[in-house]
Parts: sequence; structure tokens; C-alpha cells
Amino acid sequence: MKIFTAEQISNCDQYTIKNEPVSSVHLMERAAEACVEWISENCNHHRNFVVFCGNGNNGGDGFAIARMLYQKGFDIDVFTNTKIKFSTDAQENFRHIKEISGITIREFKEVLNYRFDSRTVIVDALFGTGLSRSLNGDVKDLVEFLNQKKNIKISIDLPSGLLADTVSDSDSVVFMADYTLSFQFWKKSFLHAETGKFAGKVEILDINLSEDFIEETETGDFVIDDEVIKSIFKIRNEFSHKGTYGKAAIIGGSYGKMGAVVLSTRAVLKAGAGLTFTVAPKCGYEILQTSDPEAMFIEGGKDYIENFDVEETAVCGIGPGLGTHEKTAKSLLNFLKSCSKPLILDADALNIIAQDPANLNLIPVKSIITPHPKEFERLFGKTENSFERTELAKNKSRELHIYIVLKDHHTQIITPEGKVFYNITGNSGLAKGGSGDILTGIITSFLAQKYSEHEAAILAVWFHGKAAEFASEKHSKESMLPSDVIKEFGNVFSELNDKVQKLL
Ligand SMILES: NC(=O)C1=CN([C@@H]2O[C@H](COP(=O)(O)OP(=O)(O)OC[C@H]3O[C@@H](n4cnc5c(N)ncnc54)[C@H](OP(=O)(O)O)[C@@H]3O)[C@@H](O)[C@H]2O)[C@@H](O)CC1
Ligand SMILES: Nc1ncnc2c1ncn2[C@@H]1O[C@H](COP(=O)(O)OP(=O)(O)O)[C@@H](O)[C@H]1O
Ligand SMILES: [K+]
Repeated sequence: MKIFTAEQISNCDQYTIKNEPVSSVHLMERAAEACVEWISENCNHHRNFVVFCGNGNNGGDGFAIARMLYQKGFDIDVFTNTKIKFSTDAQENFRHIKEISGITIREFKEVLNYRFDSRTVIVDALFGTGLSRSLNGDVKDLVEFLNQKKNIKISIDLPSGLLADTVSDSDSVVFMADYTLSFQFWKKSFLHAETGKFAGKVEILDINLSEDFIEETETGDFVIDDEVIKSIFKIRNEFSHKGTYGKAAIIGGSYGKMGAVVLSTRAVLKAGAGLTFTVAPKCGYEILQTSDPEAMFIEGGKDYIENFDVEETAVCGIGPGLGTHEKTAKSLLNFLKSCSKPLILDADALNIIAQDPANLNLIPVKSIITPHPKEFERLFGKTENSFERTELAKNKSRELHIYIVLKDHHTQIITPEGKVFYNITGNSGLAKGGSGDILTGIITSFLAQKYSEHEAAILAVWFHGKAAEFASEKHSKESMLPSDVIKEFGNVFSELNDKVQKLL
């Protein structure tokens, strides 16, 4: 799914109005209906809603939602500021709601005397994509007041105070939503840590904006949705043999860090590679042969790796548990100098490369590197925030012609062409040592199975998150282990096959 800026969304809005054609107030009606449908389906235990409406079209949505919820039998109160001029469509919906005797309309300042029942749901329709500056004055006080309430909070389109495309000043006040019902597109700010925390759980509601506009309008930012995944995933061919699914090698492990390479190797195996090797120090021989008997062991040193040579046709994922021993570092850098095929580089492989900025140029083109934020900083330097980090990653991907998998809650895959793919699967159950090692294994496995670098990176990140969702359902986010995540790969493949199989 494409991610558009607030300006592109507004253009899409206008294009739809002109070309569908549909009147703007009717489009507002459609948006409100989508919200009301979601609320009616999901708010089974709540009958009271208090809707806060601004003066622009976001407020217009709020008035329409209030009217429709009232018509469905919910108890509704509305707060707004009647002293400021409404937008044309907000004015029309304000007029409708004034005619409903069962809804009381109050001024914002009256909120201080309002009795919030603990079961009342607060709906924020103050500002959406039209926000042009930080909240201040009365509306800032109002949002601060509402943020202190323990009630369930739902934002319409965007939490008020949040910009769609970028981070606002750190002292800006933003409505803290539990749920955000947003129209048609993901907004970039939902996907970054500093801003996404205000949105709570995001639901994207389809309001049928123009498909032509969406198709024709260029953007560099995407969310990895089912359509993306369906276009990548290939069903296993029954007329195949192990050679069809390639050779994969995980190179890593050192004394005390053999678990990382065990997990990574197991992830390669369970993600479907044809032949799997593990290059690890001798001290890991028994551990690996016992834990992952399907993989072949290649001795790369005694207590740490000194030799990176592996069969030429194997796809190599390097780094899990590798350590940064001087001799390992030296031989890794020599290996990189002699290597021209794309590699997957993670963890200590990245920490070794980060020791000297000149090493970055040794990374073979089209390689996939998988830094978490700290590793990214070691490689490329500090940034002010995660939006800037993504911009820096775009520059570096272009400059070095590599794929950067920037690991985060919403991991981003950044391509050498400067495109950014945001992942929306996964959960905080992955915030545990070992999760990244598994991801390296999945990417290595998919690349060995002849997915392109672009496809392998996107599919693997989505797959990793999906497996984590299955694991958390069974074990909880707290208790799930990276090895539980690997056990769910089969369920993810079943889901993938169901998505793309031609079923009778
Ligand atoms: N896109 C779609 O497909 C559809 C969009 N729809 C809806 O339209 C919404 C966008 O509506 P919108 O453009 O009217 O902007 P909105 O967010 O209501 O705010 C503008 C008003 O707020 C004011 N204002 C701004 N910042 C302020 C501040 N800090 N403090 C105080 N005031 C501030 C600003 O004043 P100004 O900046 O001009 O002074 C103006 O009066 C969108 O989010 C969605 O909900 C649906 O109805 C249909 C389909
Ligand atoms: N809160 C979270 N939500 C979603 N994914 C997460 C979260 N925390 C961690 N992850 C994922 O888990 C993995 C952690 O990788 P990393 O930090 O390298 O772990 P390790 O090196 O210990 O294996 C990454 O893929 C990251 O995206
Ligand atoms: K809002």
C-alpha cells in the first residue's frame, strides 16, 4: 500500500470528488459511515460517546459520526467551538446535528464541568491532515485535559496534534489515542516510534478514494500489505528437488554465543532452503550437530571464526554470535574484499565493519544489512530522530547500492532506489535476544531459494513478524521465545499458501 503525504491525500480527496464524481459532503458521509460501522462492530460494551469536533473537515467528520451514532441508539454529547468559522462541509454537518434535540452541543470550555462516566468513549475529531501548526491556547489545554482521562479514546483520521508526515517538536501536545480510525492510507507518522505512540491501534478504513489517482501518484514509501506479499510469494513446485531451493550458509558463533547461530541456522532450515550449512568455530560442533542435525557443520576456527570460506554457490548470512575477535575481524574484512556476491550481514559482522568507515565500501553491492538502531548508529552516525534515521538510510542505500533492513517496531526495508517499505506485522514479544538472529536466517533462506534481494528482504521481515503473531497468541508476548517463533513458520507458510493458491 502506498503511503501518501497530507498534501497528496488532499489531492486524492479532490481528484475523487471531481472524477468519481461525488460531492465533498458525500465523501465526508462515506468517511463517517466507515467509522460508525467500525465503532458499532467493536464497541460492544460502550453506549456513551462524547465527540470533540474542530472547525475543519475533521470536525465535520466528527459531527457526522455523532449524528450517525445517535441514530443507531448510542448516547451522544458533542463539544465544539462555535466562535470560529467552520469549513463548508463541517458547517453543513453542524447544521444537521443542531436539529437533533437528543444531542446537546457544548462549547469546549464547558468540558471542565462535564461528568465523564468511566464507560464514556472520547472521540477526537479536532484536527486531521489539515493540522498546520502545533496546538496552542484553548485547544492545547483541552487535549491535555482529555489526555488525563482514563476513558477509551478514539481518534478520527489522526490523533489531533500529530502531523501526518513528520515529527513535531518534542514539547508539542498531541491527543493520546487508544485507537485511530484513519482513512484509506497509512500515515508515515503512525509507523515511527516518536509519533506512532500517540495513535494506539491503527485501523485503516477504506473510503473508496480514486484508484486511478492512487495508481498514478508516485511515492517512495509503502506499507507491506497482503497485496505486496501475494505478489512475491512463490508456491513450492512439486517437481522439485533440494537443488531447486538453493544452498544457504550461516556464518557465526563464538565461545558463549553459539545459541545465536543455532537459532539462525534453524530459521534457515524451517524457512525452506534446500541445503543448509553452518560455519562456526569447533567449540560449537556438538552443540550445532545436536540442535540442528539437518544442517552441515563446517569448522571455521577453534574458539572464534578465522575462515569465512564456504561453498561458492551458497548464499551467506554472516554475523549471529560471531564476536569481534581481532582475527575474526581481519578475516571477515579479507573475505569481503574477495567477495562479489550479495551477502546478508548482521550483528557482529556489522560491528566489525563499523570499526572503520572505509570498510563500508567493502560491502558487496545488493547485499542486505540488518542493523538495529544502535548498529545503524555505529555504521552511519547519530541522527536526531527516527525520521532522520530513515532519510540517512535512504542516502546510504543509494550510495552503497545495498538494502538496509532497519529493524524496529515497524522495521523498514530501504532499497538502493531509495524506496522504503514499512512492515506492520510483529509485536513486542520479539523484543528479546535471538529475534534478530532468526530474521537473518529467514532472509538467507529466501535468498537461497532464488527470491531477489528486494523480495527476500521484504518477504522475510513480514514473515518474521507474522510468525511472532502466531507465537504470541499461544505463549503471550511476555513468554514467547525466539525458538517459539521458529516453530510457527509452518503456520505462516500455510497462511501464505492459502493466500496465493488457486482454490476450487
Ligand atoms: N482526505 C480525505 O480523503 C478525506 C478527509 N476527510 C477529513 O478531512 C480532514 C482534513 O480536513 P481539513 O483539511 O479541513 O483539516 P482539519 O484537519 O480539519 O484542520 C483544519 C482546520 O484546523 C485549523 N488548524 C490547523 N492547525 C491548527 C492548530 N494547530 N490550532 C488551531 N487550528 C488549527 C485550520 O485553520 P488554519 O490552519 O487554516 O488557520 C482549519 O480550520 C481529514 O483529516 C479527514 O478527517 C473526510 O471528511 C473525507 C475524506
Ligand atoms: N517491539 C517490537 N515490535 C516488533 N518487532 C520487534 C520489537 N522489538 C524487536 N523486534 C524485532 O525483533 C528483532 C530484534 O533484532 P535484534 O535487536 O538484532 O535482536 P538480536 O540481535 O538479539 O537477535 C528485529 O527484527 C526487530 O524488528
Ligand atoms: K483527529
